[in-house]
Amino acid sequence: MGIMITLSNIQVTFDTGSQSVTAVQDVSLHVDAGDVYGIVGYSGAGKSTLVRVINLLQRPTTGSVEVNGQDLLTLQPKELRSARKKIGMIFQHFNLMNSRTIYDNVDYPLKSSKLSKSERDQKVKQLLELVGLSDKLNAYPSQLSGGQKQRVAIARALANDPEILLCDEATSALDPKTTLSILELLKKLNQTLGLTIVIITHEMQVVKEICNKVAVMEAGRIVEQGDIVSIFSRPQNTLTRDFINTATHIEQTLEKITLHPSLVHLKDNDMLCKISYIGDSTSEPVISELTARYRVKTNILFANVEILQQTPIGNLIVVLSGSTSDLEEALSYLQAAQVDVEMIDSGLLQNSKVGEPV
Ligand SMILES: Nc1ncnc2c1ncn2[C@@H]1O[C@H](COP(=O)(O)OP(=O)(O)OP(=O)(O)O)[C@@H](O)[C@H]1O
Repeated sequence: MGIMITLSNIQVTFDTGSQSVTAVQDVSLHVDAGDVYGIVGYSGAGKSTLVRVINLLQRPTTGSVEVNGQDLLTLQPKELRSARKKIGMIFQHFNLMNSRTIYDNVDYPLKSSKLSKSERDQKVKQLLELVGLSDKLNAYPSQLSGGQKQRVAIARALANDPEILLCDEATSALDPKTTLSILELLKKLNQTLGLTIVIITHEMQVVKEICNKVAVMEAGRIVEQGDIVSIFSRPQNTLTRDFINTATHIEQTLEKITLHPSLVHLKDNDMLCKISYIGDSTSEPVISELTARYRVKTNILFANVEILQQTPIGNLIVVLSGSTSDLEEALSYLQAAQVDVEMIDSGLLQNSKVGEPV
């Protein structure tokens, strides 16, 4: 699989008369053919500006943009127009033409194609079938739901058989169930057409559902990027952790437990731990081994398993109880099994605080 998009040292500065705003700063990334690449960040992080650089809707102030082997910034207007046809785009508010039928909306980008009238007709019908809207040819956008409108926008974006689809907050205006159905459709297009997809979103849930790679943006810069399994299992940046937490709730649960110690009263030989594992080591055998082999009792307070790219990532919050030596042996067993254990609190620590002078 080759590289589809390479952005190198992109900077975008807007001059608004009195002051200038740098929306994107020194961003470099590459997207392989067939990737579903997520860019997450809060509002104002620079995501929209960055994604618009990929098809030069926004020209960068400095940096280079290479798409499918072509340096877009050096192309003549005509070459750029044809390069852009290979990059489809969809938006949060769909951007359909409201005075035209669904059929005409999808047909519109084909007007400049070399297809005959009947080939065009066939193409429009095929595209609407692909997105599941064959029965809406003659409807108008106002007669469709948000999810259906986004399907029309997807069909329109695919009219010129693009290699890349850019999605700018494409599901942000949709309810969770409709969001999932649009993500399913995008996943299908990625798998069946080999379409490379770049998705910008403020929702980690979206990234978790569909992306194989992710970049996290803050104040115009990419603060962390990588494959989804590594990012979810070992996030380095605090912002990345925040985003992941919105999708897994592990940190919130830990906070609740530590802020309200009465939820878990730890005895001297108890340890409150966060246990994380990736891939094959599943929680059940690990936990039962602790009891069977090491006489360590386990009380699971919280468990969450995510399946990302067919890889399970598990997080448990658990109280381990046993003698000091049994606990030590159990911990080295977990370490050997590639299971991460983070001690959050222990009975000894908690109880030694009781009676401390204030
Ligand atoms: N045309 C423009 N002129 C001046 N400033 C702009 C322009 N476009 C964007 N900006 C500024 O650049 C910064 C990044 O905006 P951008 O829309 O790329 O962020 P975002 O992460 O996509 O956020 P949102 O999801 O809210 O759109 C913001 O401070 C914004 O005000």
